[in-house]
Amino acid sequence: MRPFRRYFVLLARYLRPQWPTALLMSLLLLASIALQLINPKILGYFIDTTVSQGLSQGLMWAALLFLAFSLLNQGLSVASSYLCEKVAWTATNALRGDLLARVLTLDQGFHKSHTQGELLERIDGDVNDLSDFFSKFVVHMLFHLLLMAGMLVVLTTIDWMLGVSMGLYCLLVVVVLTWMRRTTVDRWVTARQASSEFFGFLGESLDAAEDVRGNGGMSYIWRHFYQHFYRWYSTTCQAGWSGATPWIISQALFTLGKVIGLVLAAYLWSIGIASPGTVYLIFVYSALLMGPLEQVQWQLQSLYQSESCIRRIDGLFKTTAAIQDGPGTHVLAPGAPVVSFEDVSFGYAPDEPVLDGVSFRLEAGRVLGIVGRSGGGKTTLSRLLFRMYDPQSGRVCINGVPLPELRVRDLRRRMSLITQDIQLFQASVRDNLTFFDRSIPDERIVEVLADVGLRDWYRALPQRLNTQLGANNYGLSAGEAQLLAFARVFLTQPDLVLLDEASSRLDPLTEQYIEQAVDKLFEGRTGIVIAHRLATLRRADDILVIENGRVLEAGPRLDLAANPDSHFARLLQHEMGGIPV
Ligand SMILES: Nc1ncnc2c1ncn2[C@@H]1O[C@H](COP(=O)(O)OP(=O)(O)OP(=O)(O)O)[C@@H](O)[C@H]1O
Repeated sequence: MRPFRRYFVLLARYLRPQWPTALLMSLLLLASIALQLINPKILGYFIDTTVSQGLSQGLMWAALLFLAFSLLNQGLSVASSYLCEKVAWTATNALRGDLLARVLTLDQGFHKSHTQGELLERIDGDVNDLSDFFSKFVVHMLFHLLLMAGMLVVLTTIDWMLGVSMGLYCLLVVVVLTWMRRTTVDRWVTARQASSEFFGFLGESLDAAEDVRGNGGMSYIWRHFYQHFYRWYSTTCQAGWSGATPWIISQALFTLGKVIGLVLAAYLWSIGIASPGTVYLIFVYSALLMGPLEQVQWQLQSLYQSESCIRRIDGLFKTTAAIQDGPGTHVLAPGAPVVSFEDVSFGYAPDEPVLDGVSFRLEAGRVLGIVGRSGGGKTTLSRLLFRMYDPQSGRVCINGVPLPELRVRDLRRRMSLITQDIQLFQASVRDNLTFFDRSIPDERIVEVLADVGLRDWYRALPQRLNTQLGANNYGLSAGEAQLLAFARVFLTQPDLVLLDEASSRLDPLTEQYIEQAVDKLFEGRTGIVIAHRLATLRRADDILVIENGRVLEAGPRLDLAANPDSHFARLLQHEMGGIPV
């Protein structure tokens, strides 16, 4: 019963909003059942009348009625198919939307452990496989069960023995086939997992295409491509083969059904109960019974095959974010905040600490420069501040309030992060800068572009702010992309700005452009600059030297620079030859 329960939960949630369409679709299908039951009766009457009376006026009317009902049935099929598709698309799009929203709220830990391709497959591939269920499963299941019941009733009215034996036969077929198909589910789960891994690998390879080509890694890509593809292919074949035995048995059972119908019809005719028209009716209904039976068991098979999709969709909905929203009882006062780390320890894996007892306090409106060896934990520190992860011990506070007590959205709205990886969307320059916020006037955007030194770049755009940025980025260099990221921050006006190696991609000339802009950005705000190159720390008030996850040194920049025994002074000596920053 497991797939049914999960399935009905999904169905109830996504079909409820469109119940009028679903109801109309059901009525059309019911009308179609009635027509399918009536038509053989008309033919039975046609045969009996021909045998007993020869050609007559009644036969003409029977033929015309048969024709009219057949045409009407076709019309009903077209209309119900259209409604089925409409219901399916509306429901699956809503489900895709909810899955996407769910994935976007999950924390970085989840995203690091699932490739983009795998998530795409889970948001779109799994849902695609379910589309039939949203439109057809319940209605078709009901339709075919009712059709089957209708035929059994008609057969019982001819002779109770006929109805009972065919009824028992139907029960036997459904039970046997349902039981047999259960064994194939696990194989389909494995096959679907292999397909997501294949798409995950594909997405990753396409993302890294430039690096891979540049570094001669194509043979690695091809080898893994074939490995993933082979696994997907072989698991799908195995799942398909495991479904073949039930299919063979179902064909044998259907033939048995036809034989039972024929034998019973011949018997009833031989004892004089059935007329030739009735014998025809028994034969047609026995043969027609196979249709709904086949459909019912096919729907069940598809449900079992799709159980893997339903299970994975369910799993995604049940995945809880490690970062839970705070109660929001504290509201951050407007203006530059105070940031404090209190004895914070953290590791991506619990037994591999990356930060160990880190404590510091950054006063409102000051700029902190964080320096240290590569891998020391600087970026990790910024992730904790943005609450992408929670520390295993200790507290990260803003204005003295521990981050878990704040709403994540409220927190992130007050901060901006500029990293080395700038993500641009396949959208207009305007939307890329405002994150689709239409309330920001164009004049403000143009002003900001000029502030960050992109005036000439903007003027050269063919459609100005409407120019689409996409795969080719209109020749956007890495430095220009980073300047666009700066422009984004200027537009959002945060109270706390964190630059993670933000100027590492800028050439000296471009960097000059941005120097003044960044000074302006830090005005009246709290700022953190994570930098390898000490020259970029010119604007820092305080310095934090991090090594192996520990605070090695902290203090005002000028004091540390002036103290020849400080680590910072030694770093300056080493990198800048003693030139003050
Ligand atoms: N998402 C992650 N999952 C697991 N380990 C990670 C993750 N990100 C970073 N690490 C590890 O945590 C340690 C600290 O990394 P972090 O990026 O914070 O250092 P960093 O000082 O910013 O380095 P860099 O200056 O090179 O950017 C490193 O050993 C790194 O391998």
